[in-house]
This record gives sequence, C-alpha cells and structure tokens, in this order.
Amino acid sequence: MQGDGAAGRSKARGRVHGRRPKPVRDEARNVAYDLLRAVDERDAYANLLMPTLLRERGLAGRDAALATELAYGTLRGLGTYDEIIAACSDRPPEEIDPPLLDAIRIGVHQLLKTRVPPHAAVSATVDLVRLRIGTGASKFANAILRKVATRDLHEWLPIVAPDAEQDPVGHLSVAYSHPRWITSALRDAVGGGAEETAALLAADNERPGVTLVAWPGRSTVDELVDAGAVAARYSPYAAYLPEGDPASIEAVAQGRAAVQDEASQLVALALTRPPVDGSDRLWLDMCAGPGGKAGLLDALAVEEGRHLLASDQRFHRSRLVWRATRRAGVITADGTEPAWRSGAFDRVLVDAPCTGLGALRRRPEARWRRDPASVPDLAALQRRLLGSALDAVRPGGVVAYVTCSPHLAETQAVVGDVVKRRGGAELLDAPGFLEEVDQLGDGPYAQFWPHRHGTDAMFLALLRKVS
Ligand SMILES: C[S@@+](CC[C@H](N)C(=O)[O-])C[C@H]1O[C@@H](n2cnc3c(N)ncnc32)[C@H](O)[C@@H]1O
Repeated sequence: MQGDGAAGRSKARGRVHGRRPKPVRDEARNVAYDLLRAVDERDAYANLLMPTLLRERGLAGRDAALATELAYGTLRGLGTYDEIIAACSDRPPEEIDPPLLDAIRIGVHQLLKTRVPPHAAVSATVDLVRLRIGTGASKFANAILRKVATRDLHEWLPIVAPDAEQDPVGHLSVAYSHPRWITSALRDAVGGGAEETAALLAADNERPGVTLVAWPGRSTVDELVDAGAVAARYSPYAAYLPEGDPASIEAVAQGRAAVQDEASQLVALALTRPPVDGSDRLWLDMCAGPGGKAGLLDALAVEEGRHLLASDQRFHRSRLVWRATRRAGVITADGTEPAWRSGAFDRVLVDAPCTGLGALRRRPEARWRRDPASVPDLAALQRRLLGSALDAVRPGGVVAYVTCSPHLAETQAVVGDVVKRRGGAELLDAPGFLEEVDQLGDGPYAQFWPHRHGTDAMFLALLRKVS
C-alpha cells in the first residue's frame, strides 16, 4: 500500500510561531477508526458495515481501499499489535481506554504492515487521536507509536512472542494474531507441524478472492469468463473474479450466477456423486439458509430431473433460500424435530451450524468473537442433526455432513460418534468422490484448506445408510 496524500502532507506542516499545527482530518483513517469502534461497542460485522460507512463518507477508489485495508488489517492483526503495544507502554492494553487503544492499533498496523512512511503513520494517528479523543491522549499515542516505529515486525516478534520451541502454540498465536485456543484447534486439525500451521494461519490473514458459481442450466463458466472471470481450478461451475464488483456481471445481476466459495460448491456436488441403487428422486438440504449450497443443488436437481426440499430453522434464513432457488420446496423447520417422513429422501445434506473456524479470512473480527465454550453445545447439536439426517434418508441413500470448521470436535468426533452409537451407516471415501481435488486427506473424510486449496476450510463426510 502506498503512503496517502493527507498523511504525507503532514510532514511539510511545520510549527507556526511555536504552536502545535492544527490536526488534519483524514477521512480514510476516521472511517477505519469508526469501524473498529462499532465492532467493539455494538458487535458490528465489519464487512457489512464498511460499505455503508464508505458510502456515507463519500470515499471511493484509493481512499476507500486505504480505509478498508486499515480497518480489516488492524482487526486481523490486533493480537500481535497488542503485544507490541504492551511492550511500549507502562499500561497493559486492557487498561488503555478502548477508543484510544483502537486508534493506536490503527497506527501500529500502518507502521508494521503497510508502506505508509513511518512519520506519516505516526502523525496521521496522532492527529486522529487529537481530533477524536483529545490532546492528552494524543501525547500518549505519540509516545507509544514512536517506540513501535523503532523496529520492524520481524524485529518485534522475537521480543513479544513466546519462544517457538518452548511454547509453539503461543508463538504462532502472537506471530499470526490468532487466539490461542483457535491456533491449538487448527494445529490439531491440520495435523502438520509448526510450518504447516503457520501457512494456514497466514492464509487466514489474507483477504479471500471472489469466486463465482455459474448455476447449471442458467449460466455457464464460459459466460463468466467472457465477463472477465477466470475458470476455476477445481469446481466445474466456478470462476475466479480477479477484480471488480461481482454485481456488475450480468449473470450475477440477473440471479443466474452468484458468489460462492469453491469448496462450498464441491461439497454440495459431492452429495450428488455416490451412486445409489433404486430411486434417486428426492433430495433434502436440512440446514439450508442462506441458500448457497441449496442454490447449486436446486440447479443440479432441475438438470437431472430430481427435486430438492430446502429447510432451515429460522424463517428469515428460509426466505433467503427461497430467493436463491427456483424449483426447490422451501420450508422453515427444526432439523432435529423433522417435518418429514423418516426415510423419505434419497440424498440429504446437513451443513451444520458450527464455529466457522474455516472461514476466518472472510470476517476480520470473527476470530476474536468466537468462544471456545460454544464448541460442546454446537457439537451436541451437530450430533442430533446428523442423526436426524440419517433418519431422513432411506436405506441405501447418502448423507453429506458438512461444516465450515475443521475443528476436530465438530468434524471427525461428531461423525465417528454418530456412526458408532447410532449404527446403521457406513462411511464412504469422500476424497474418492472429489477426484479433481488433491490433498483432501487420506479419507474417509475430506478436508479443504485455505493454504492448500485457496478455499474455506470445509469439512465433508459422506455416509451411506445401510439400515
Ligand atoms: C452453516 S449454515 C448453512 C449454510 C447453507 N447451507 C449455505 O450453504 O448457504 C447453518 C444453518 O443451520 C441453521 N440451523 C441451526 N440450527 C438448526 C436446526 N436445529 N435445524 C435446522 N437448521 C438449523 C441456521 O439457521 C443456519 O442457517
């Protein structure tokens, strides 16, 4: 990222007659600051609020890109930045007033992760604090940022991160700005050493590219390619959009294509692939909202002469499914208290509610919001939903169990437990039904990874009901 105009100009502003120069209001930094405050104060979702803030403040082009980079980058990196702030301050970050701490974090992000010149990063942040908080606070911010600016990130890490040999998880947590419990869960799930865990955490810190899905029968990958996208690596229905607004693509604007992660497409597709004896007429998507996978399954069902029933427990989510599908029946129902006959379906998808640890790159603040205490409750619900999916499918039919989390307690532990306790189901080799994708694991489970596949970390188990 380049240094920007307003901050750059501040270098030239000398003191006039010994007085402190008037602070310059820099709108990109103000937007980043307001976004961080909204995330902290009212649990705002950064990527839902950002477009509104940019529109309200009239920011576009480079200024909008700068505001977004400062806000998202700071939210992702604040685990590392707080350790560095602690090393430069006589007060721990928890004791710094939250608005001031947020402003300092934005300054640290500029100093350590962007190409904004250090003097501009410091003076622009100090001006922001003076204008938004007060002169006393700006002196405190100035003192901290000047200390931070004495080293680059690579020099700071050995000072603030635990030793990699003695505390590998602690080291990775600070170096890659992830809560310790998430670092530990991801390391267990990826099953590799520190190097692979580091690659995964680093991928979480990158903004994901935009992937489109061409719903079969309504649009084609060729049409998306003609509109500027690039045919994707794995999914026959996917195309990557290197730049630009997806809504400006005709097929997307007309509801014939949509934005969807490639792994989401492939796990939905995998449900349709294992052969079944006898009828293959009726499919169920049991946790369908907001309708990403249901959109693709519905289009495939129409092509193949099948029918999809899509259900979600929450009414407003079912409405979104209704919009994303053409022919599917859409209902609002609790999957654990089925509204359908037992054994009614030939194929069932259960895309279970989960911690979402596989999609951290999509929501910059998500890693700080997730709570490890939610895992046991989610795992219990996931077991009930998978059990219910096995009740809903007929003997010989197929169930796909999917989570957007690689956490072992939500993936292998749930499936292994349900197969063992409930009985009447056998595990199929999921990677074998996704042969176009490499490195999904040795089976029977398939696990996508951001650092390997450039997708969300989706988990897939395929089960056949035997009785
Ligand atoms: C991971 S999301 C599904 C995403 C969706 N399949 C897609 O591709 O767009 C999980 C969904 O499960 C729904 N849900 C949670 N508990 C449920 C239950 N007991 N029965 C049915 N749906 C439930 C949530 O409302 C949420 O929409």
